[in-house]
Amino acid sequence: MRVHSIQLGYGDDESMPDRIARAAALVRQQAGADLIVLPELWAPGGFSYRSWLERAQTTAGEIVAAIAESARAVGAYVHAGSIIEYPEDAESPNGYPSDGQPVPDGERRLWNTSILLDPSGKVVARYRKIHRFGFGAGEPKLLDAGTDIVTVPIAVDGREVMLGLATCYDLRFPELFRALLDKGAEVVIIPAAWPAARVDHWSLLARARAIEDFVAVVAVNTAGTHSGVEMGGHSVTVAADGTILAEAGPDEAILEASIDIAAIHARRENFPALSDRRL
Ligand SMILES: NC(=O)CCC(=O)C(=O)O
Repeated sequence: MRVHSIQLGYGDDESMPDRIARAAALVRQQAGADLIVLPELWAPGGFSYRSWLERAQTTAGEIVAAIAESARAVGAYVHAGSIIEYPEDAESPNGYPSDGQPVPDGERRLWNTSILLDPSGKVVARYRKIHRFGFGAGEPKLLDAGTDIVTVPIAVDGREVMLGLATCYDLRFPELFRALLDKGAEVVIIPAAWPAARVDHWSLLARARAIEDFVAVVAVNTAGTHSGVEMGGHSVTVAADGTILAEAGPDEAILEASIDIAAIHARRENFPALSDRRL
């Protein structure tokens, strides 16, 4: 399976419409990929908390529509990264009350939601980030937590490949990855806005999750500096035996890697840790 990761770099000087147009053009340029992956919250800004409400959209909004058009043009599955999502049955996002009173956790109806599109541009999976990042502020104060563990099959070269979905801070919670494995995941996709300050954790944990869960990992981070936070880059694609297939530096980059799905199953058969589990 040929995977292209778009490690998008951006700063506060780029408007959201300009960034959407730029990302959509980059997706369209990825001919030959089976799957193209964008980072977490690349359009609203991963750490641009103050702009999230005005930049929130439904999964039918302009961010997803632009990337869906590019998916159709390039004829590939596209993981559109994530958006600040409000549900289609709401007239507008309600996460920030006009009276200044905080909306209780669980009633905000705003999520950090990642989206998978098929080559026709149809939304085939939606994952709402379960573990919210922010030291008690940021995501835990502004967003609701997702509750569903999401796997989704895609068709590649005449066979089905089961993707598992996770987002950024989720990488620190190994039980989620075990649950994805137990739901059949072969490849886990992790869009992120992970700061440079902790990028050594990012690289190590991406590789650890691949090795311990016998899954390939496609971890796609953000570059540049926005809202005063320098992003770490270093997106990485890891095989199920921990081999690094492709790795970016700190700046905007496109990574291309080929994941051998048969090798994932050979690894599971040849090294018995999964059958040695004691629950
Ligand atoms: N956007 C995030 O989830 C950031 C996670 C992070 O910085 C960390 O886990 O460290």
